[in-house]
Amino acid sequence: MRVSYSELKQEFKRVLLARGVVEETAEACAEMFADTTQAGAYSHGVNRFPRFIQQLEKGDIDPTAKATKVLSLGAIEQWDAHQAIGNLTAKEMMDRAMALADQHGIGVVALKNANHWMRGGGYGWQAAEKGYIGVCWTNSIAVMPPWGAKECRIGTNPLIIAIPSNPITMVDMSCSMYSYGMLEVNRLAGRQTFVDAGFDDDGNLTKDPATIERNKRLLPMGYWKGSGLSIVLDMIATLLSNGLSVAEVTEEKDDEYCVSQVFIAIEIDRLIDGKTKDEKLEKIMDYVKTAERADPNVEVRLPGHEFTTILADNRENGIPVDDSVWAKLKSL
Ligand SMILES: NC(=O)C1=CN([C@@H]2O[C@H](COP(=O)(O)OP(=O)(O)OC[C@H]3O[C@@H](n4cnc5c(N)ncnc54)[C@H](OP(=O)(O)O)[C@@H]3O)[C@@H](O)[C@H]2O)C=CC1
Ligand SMILES: O=C(O)C(=O)C(=O)[C@H](O)[C@@H](O)CO
Repeated sequence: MRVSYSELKQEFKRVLLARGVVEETAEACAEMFADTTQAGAYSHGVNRFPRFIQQLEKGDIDPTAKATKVLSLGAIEQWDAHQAIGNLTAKEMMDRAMALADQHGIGVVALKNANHWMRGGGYGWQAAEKGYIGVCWTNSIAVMPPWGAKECRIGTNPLIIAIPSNPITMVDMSCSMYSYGMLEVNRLAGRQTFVDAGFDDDGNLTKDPATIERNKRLLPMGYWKGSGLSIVLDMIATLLSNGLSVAEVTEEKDDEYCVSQVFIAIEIDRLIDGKTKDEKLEKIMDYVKTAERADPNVEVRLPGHEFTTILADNRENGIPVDDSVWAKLKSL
């Protein structure tokens, strides 16, 4: 089914107000969830909202909390989220990173005691829309076996790198081949994944989303490479924020909260003039897109470039929402 932006946002806001979230916070949070969904990140927009509400009801998320600055070393700052709402706080932290970049050329904000930020790409996009390179990542609860193991000990720890090209080029990727959110999207659509996404109970690679959602034998992207990247991203976020690691979140908390996140904004305009920047970016994008196609009918696409089309379609025709997800939202 397809719903209008206003109808979707109103449902989000209804649920938040009914749980005692104050008007201003409910409005901003509902808007972020609606924007995320309208942008096409369904897995971490409407699909993820019920789990967000479950953590709000449990007290993992404090809707009255506000992030505070712990210390500043010029271009790098350490903040404490105090378990505030994840997406609202992440937006604020990327704004802070951009403000630091205006002063120092680069801004780094490390955040501890954070909550799940939903679509990580939203914060990279936020920076790129304003002309900065945006880089951010989060650790998580242990939801993926490290390469060579079958027990979850590392996080999906998504890494986002956004470039202010036209259109914006952005990699927004879990360290797993598929996020659990994208496994759910495939399962709801009755689809197997396009490539192997994990291991079945016998240790064989599988494309079946439900198997992996059940046994958590998620495949790291690039096998040992995604496993290694997840580990070092966890280490950096933990060290810079002086927050909890994947191991500590998993062993000390009863769910996924008090995670550690990093937000980086890099100012470009004083490093390269606008005309040269645009020409070089255009050259790179064109050089990639004109590569001889493996399948003549399938274009070579750059990450992030489809969002412009998706957003226009959703604004024009309404936002696609899985029937079961809509029913769940209406039941909250
Ligand atoms: N703890 C957390 O906060 C977590 C959050 N997430 C979020 O879940 C969302 C989904 O993550 P994930 O499952 O990795 O996303 P996907 O696997 O769908 O996409 C990952 C990246 O690969 C690109 N890509 C996918 N297919 C192609 C293609 N055919 N050609 C070129 N590029 C392609 C995507 O670009 P494009 O966007 O243009 O498709 C995107 O940049 C993200 O927003 C992520 O931040 C994931 C894990 C944990
Ligand atoms: O994979 C996802 O989707 C996702 O958001 C996570 O990995 C979370 O960190 C974890 O809560 C599993 O849903």
